[in-house]
Amino acid sequence: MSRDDVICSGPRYAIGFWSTPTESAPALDDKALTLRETLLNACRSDGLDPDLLPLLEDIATSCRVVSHLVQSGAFTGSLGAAGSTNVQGEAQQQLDVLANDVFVRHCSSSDRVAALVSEEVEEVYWLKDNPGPGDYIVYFDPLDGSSNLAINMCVGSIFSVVRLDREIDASDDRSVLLPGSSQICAGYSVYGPSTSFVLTTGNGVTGFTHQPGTGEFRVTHPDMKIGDTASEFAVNASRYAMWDAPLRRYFDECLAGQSGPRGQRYNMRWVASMVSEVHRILTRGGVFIYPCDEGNREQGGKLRLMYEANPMSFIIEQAGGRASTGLERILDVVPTSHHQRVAVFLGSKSEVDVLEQYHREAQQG
Ligand SMILES: O=P(O)(O)OC[C@H]1O[C@](O)(COP(=O)(O)O)[C@@H](O)[C@@H]1O
Ligand SMILES: [Mg+2]
Ligand SMILES: [Mg+2]
Repeated sequence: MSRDDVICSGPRYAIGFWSTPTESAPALDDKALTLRETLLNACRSDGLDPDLLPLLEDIATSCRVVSHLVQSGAFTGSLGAAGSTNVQGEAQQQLDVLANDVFVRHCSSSDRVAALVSEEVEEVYWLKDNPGPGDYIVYFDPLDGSSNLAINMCVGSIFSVVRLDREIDASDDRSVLLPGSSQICAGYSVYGPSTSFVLTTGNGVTGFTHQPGTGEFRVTHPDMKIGDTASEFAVNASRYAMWDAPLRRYFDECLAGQSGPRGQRYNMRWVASMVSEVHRILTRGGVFIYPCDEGNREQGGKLRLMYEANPMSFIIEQAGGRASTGLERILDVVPTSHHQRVAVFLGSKSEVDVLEQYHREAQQG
């Protein structure tokens, strides 16, 4: 088989090695709705605010550009540390900084955006002097799972949008401290074998996949739903010794399997990128856990409320799951700082219910 045979064997196998197609999902064609067509339908049928469309398209463009930057990182010399630290005290990757710049550039082009809040920048980016009703605030994690870059594992981006219903003070960063329940849309992208774009505007969750060639995001996962029950958990078990008793109880019972109190075997996954864990849970159920433990209690946990926990909780709830701190619904947490961290237990309802029950019982002593 010569290179030319491979190259010239019709469009489906233009590049790469020859393989016999096995039973798989039917190939999508250009009839699959694009992001824009889906949003226009949502304006007509779900009353989606049409003014949100340009901003959502700017966010989708940011994800396309970041996906390209990640994939071409080795050739543009943008893999590796940036030599700077962010407000969290974490060493920034060059791609953390580049991805942040991409989101800032694209999301500040809409004149309805009053402010941007990024994981990578301490202060709030104020884009309007007198933000008021109808203006948007965009919270984002430009690159999630950055520790995976060096090992070519999945990373992603996370975003959340709130629409203001009153004037706020652009000279005070505390003005952006709005609870997760005030989000009007949220989503994430996974830069993996393919590039996914998953979105909720408050009427369920839709999954799109980037179509090489056209650059379109097309619907591949309509109406994503999480089953109530699950048999897979994701937690960084290397922190076991630092966990509180309720989580240790939950974990031990899962590991006890069929003959244990939960009466079933559990599988475990840990990809070290929240976007990948949440995408797996939206695809096949499960629970994702990042607790507040001895090692991060001082900071209040690991994951950030405004641009990681809130958007992912909105998506999970819209897909029929639950998202809790262990003691309260994450979307009800009243924020005190725009970089605050929070304990995260999210996914299939039955597992989050049990985790909450164990935390409540421990609290009642
Ligand atoms: O290093 P650990 O304990 O595995 O933590 C992994 C977690 O940290 C994160 O990478 C934090 O996100 P960032 O990469 O955006 O800082 C999550 O995506 C992931 O779930
Ligand atoms: Mg992150
Ligand atoms: Mg990040």
